[in-house]
Amino acid sequence: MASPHLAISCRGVRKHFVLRHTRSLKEAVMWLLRGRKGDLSKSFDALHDVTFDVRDGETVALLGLNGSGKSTLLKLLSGVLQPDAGTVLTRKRVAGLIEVGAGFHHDLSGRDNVYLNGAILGMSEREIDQMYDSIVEFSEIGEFINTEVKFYSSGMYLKLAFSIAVHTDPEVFLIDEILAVGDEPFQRKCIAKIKELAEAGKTLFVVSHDLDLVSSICERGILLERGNVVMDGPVEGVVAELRRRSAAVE
Ligand SMILES: Nc1ncnc2c1ncn2[C@@H]1O[C@H](COP(=O)(O)OP(=O)(O)OP(=O)(O)O)[C@@H](O)[C@H]1O
Repeated sequence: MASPHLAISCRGVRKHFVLRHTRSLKEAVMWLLRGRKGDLSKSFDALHDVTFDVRDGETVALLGLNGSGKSTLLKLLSGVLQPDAGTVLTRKRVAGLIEVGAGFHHDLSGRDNVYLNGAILGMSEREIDQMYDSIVEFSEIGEFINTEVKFYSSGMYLKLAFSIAVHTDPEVFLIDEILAVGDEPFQRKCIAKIKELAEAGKTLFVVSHDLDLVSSICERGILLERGNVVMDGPVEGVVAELRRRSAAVE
């Protein structure tokens, strides 16, 4: 990292996607007959030129309407995607709860996945041994821990994934709408845990459409609109601006 106090640094980040449209056979033949003029695919920038820094210990809500680029940005921060231009730097220990169960191997039991995911998130086998009971207890998975995870419900995936991630003691915690699939008691428990992490000085970067929730967890908001940062400041102001823009869309 360029600065010792930065948890995340995004500079001029651009992410480009190609959308391949399904065309009829007739359209494809016409395209060939015309000498392949024009394009059967359409490309667009999900993120244009995104620049921001997050200092150690900051709690940031990434806000925006559907399709504004939030999940794409989180995937760049977690390293799942690479930017087409610009640079993304983060602290070493980043735990991302981005796609529920994304790091899970479906044919393995919950127990094996604890070891697999713990290792992916940088824990040694001994560390996982020490944490194992606590991970299982927090996850509320109970005896299903020895069942293959392909038989888990989406809520069970979330519970185990969340529990593993918080036990890895990450420096930066990325959270994408994860609470949506958990039941209410577990949501309350997760929120309490997230607040505990924030108070312990961890850096949080949270995507959620639950504006009251993010206002209660985060101090700063970054508003994305069509792949651009349009506002960055105290969360209350950014939430108010998003509400204003949402009302204008209706
Ligand atoms: N792998 C991909 N291939 C093509 N387009 C993609 C891909 N991933 C995302 N996109 C597009 O990029 C844009 C931004 O998507 P993204 O999921 O980042 O938005 P979002 O702000 O997280 O939306 P939501 O609030 O609905 O979750 C959308 O138009 C989406 O269709």
